[in-house]
Amino acid sequence: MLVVQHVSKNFGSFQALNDVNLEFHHGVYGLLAPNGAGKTTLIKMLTTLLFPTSGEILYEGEDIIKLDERYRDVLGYLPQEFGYYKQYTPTKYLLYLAALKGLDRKTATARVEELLKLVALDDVAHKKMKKFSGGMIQRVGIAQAMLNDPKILILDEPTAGLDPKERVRFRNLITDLARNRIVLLSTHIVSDVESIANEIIMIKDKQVLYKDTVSNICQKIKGLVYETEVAFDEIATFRKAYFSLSEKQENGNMYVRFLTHEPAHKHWKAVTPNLEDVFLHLYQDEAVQV
Ligand SMILES: Nc1ncnc2c1ncn2[C@@H]1O[C@H](COP(=O)(O)OP(=O)(O)OP(=O)(O)O)[C@@H](O)[C@H]1O
Repeated sequence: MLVVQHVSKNFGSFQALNDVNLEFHHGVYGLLAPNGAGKTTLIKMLTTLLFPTSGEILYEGEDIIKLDERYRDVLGYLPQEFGYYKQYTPTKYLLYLAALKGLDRKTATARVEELLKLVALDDVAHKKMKKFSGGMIQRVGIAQAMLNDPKILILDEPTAGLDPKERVRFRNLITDLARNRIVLLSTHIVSDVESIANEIIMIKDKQVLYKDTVSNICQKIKGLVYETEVAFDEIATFRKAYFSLSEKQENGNMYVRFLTHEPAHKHWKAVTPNLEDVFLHLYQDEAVQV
């Protein structure tokens, strides 16, 4: 079990995170917040690349900073941008990293072969990475993070730059990997984690606002989300009165999904809130990039 206890992080006089408390068991955790909310800062502390200004992070009851190498032995990490050599094949690259990690050649060769199969790159195992798509590179990134069969796998914005098909493949891979370990994946894209995360962690105002299942988080705005048809010339007024979540044009009219605390009007259709609704509502004052 990994526990974050009263962790705050300051950069000079700027506070990035304030009194963060979290517990991780097995499964997929989606760290979901807009850019700049502090996801990378939290991840860097969980990977010991940054130290908390106050508070501590414990793995199996021991401070991860004191565990040092013993903690890194159980940790796999894919940073937002990971360095690889375009001229290398994935096999050569992974064998090189395995050697750095101290794996003997025979074990490393077997492990690399196994991992390339797992991330479905076995057919290009001996092709140079310079021609790989973004999704293929990310899968190499996952394979490198999995070299030591980590108990904790941390992926920082792993789906950035992936096309929709690659995202689906990626989600399936993550679900496979999460069986016996903690997988923490940060993103600002709701659909990346909505279907695969056992729990979603949302950071707001430097603190953990929610850490719960998707359905429990969606309950928070139950009964507040509706859809209705609005005439074009009334849409500007409507937007001022209600918080518009999404809009689409059809047959010369606007269909609006929106959130309000007002009692329902008779031509409004109550709908089940989804995580995207919660996200938009929570971060409405912040620059949301989706
Ligand atoms: N080394 C640093 N010095 C000063 N401020 C920093 C430093 N690192 C991060 N910050 C600030 O801390 C806040 C959180 O940054 P962080 O990178 O953790 O956000 P994020 O949610 O991961 O966003 P992104 O996905 O864009 O990286 C931001 O306001 C950022 O400017």
